[in-house]
Amino acid sequence: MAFSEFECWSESGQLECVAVFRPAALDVTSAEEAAAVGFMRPVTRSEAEDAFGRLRDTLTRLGCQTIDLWELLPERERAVSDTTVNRVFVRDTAAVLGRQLVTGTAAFPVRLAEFDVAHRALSQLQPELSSDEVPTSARIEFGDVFVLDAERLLVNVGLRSDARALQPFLELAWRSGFREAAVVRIPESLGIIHLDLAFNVLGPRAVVARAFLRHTPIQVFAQGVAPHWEPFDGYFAQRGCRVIPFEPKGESGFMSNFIYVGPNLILASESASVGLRPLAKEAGIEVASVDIEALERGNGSVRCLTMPLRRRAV
Ligand SMILES: NC(=[NH2+])NCCC[C@H](N)C(=O)O
Repeated sequence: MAFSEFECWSESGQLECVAVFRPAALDVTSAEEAAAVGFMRPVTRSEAEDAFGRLRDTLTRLGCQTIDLWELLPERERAVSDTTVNRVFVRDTAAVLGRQLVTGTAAFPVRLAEFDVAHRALSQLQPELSSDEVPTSARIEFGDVFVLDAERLLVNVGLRSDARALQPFLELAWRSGFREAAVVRIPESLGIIHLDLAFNVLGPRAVVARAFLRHTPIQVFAQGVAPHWEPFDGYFAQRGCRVIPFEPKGESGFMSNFIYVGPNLILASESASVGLRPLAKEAGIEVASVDIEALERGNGSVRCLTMPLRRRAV
């Protein structure tokens, strides 16, 4: 996949190509190590690798090409990269917004090296930036960003994406061809690190959102006009999209952390799929599932583990 083919104008176009990053070479062996890297529980390298293999195979079977960024890494970067267990959560490091690859900035210091390395791998797919081109990086972790459609982005500012990063990010959004940015603020007291752990796009006509989000009005920005506020559900209703609320149930904290692969199909983890299926059904969407419990111990699931590089508009 060449950079010229990068293109994502929604979360619900047919998924054609994603970047992934194979698990690092280290086990996470104790509760202390897990806490140091933002994991929920220990996990061995081999458990993580098995789960990663299943994820990749499933994506391939569903017709989506996967590019393992590890393959693009210059030899000298591999040693450090192999010690960064969060590198599997490649979603956070960058995103294709329209036709623009935008790189992010880690707010969690243990991920700083890994973000740099992922950017270097991605740059192998991109032509050299000429010196007069403006850099396209933001102080955002992309688990907080959704491409709602060809005109709109949704972004959360909170634990990982700083409110002070918003203005430069908006400018980047306008340059990339978007006309509106909806900003949500997940209360930091909930400890939810990224928006995709509380929200996702189920398809062109529906989104799922943790029930508390209805208490968090959306601030709507557009170029050259003063921002205004809209109710959370009302924002989506106004734009032809229904909000399906949910509360996390039992085992699965990752109900919203799936990826739309299309047509009318999403891919979720096995544990998330149980609660998700009835909700998706309401919107006419099927749920394919894959056992990635070992990777979920790192506090992320299918969405965090995939970075769409190309979606075909439908
Ligand atoms: N988009 C996401 N929800 N990513 C999850 C990342 C989890 C990772 N352990 C971290 O703390 O950063």
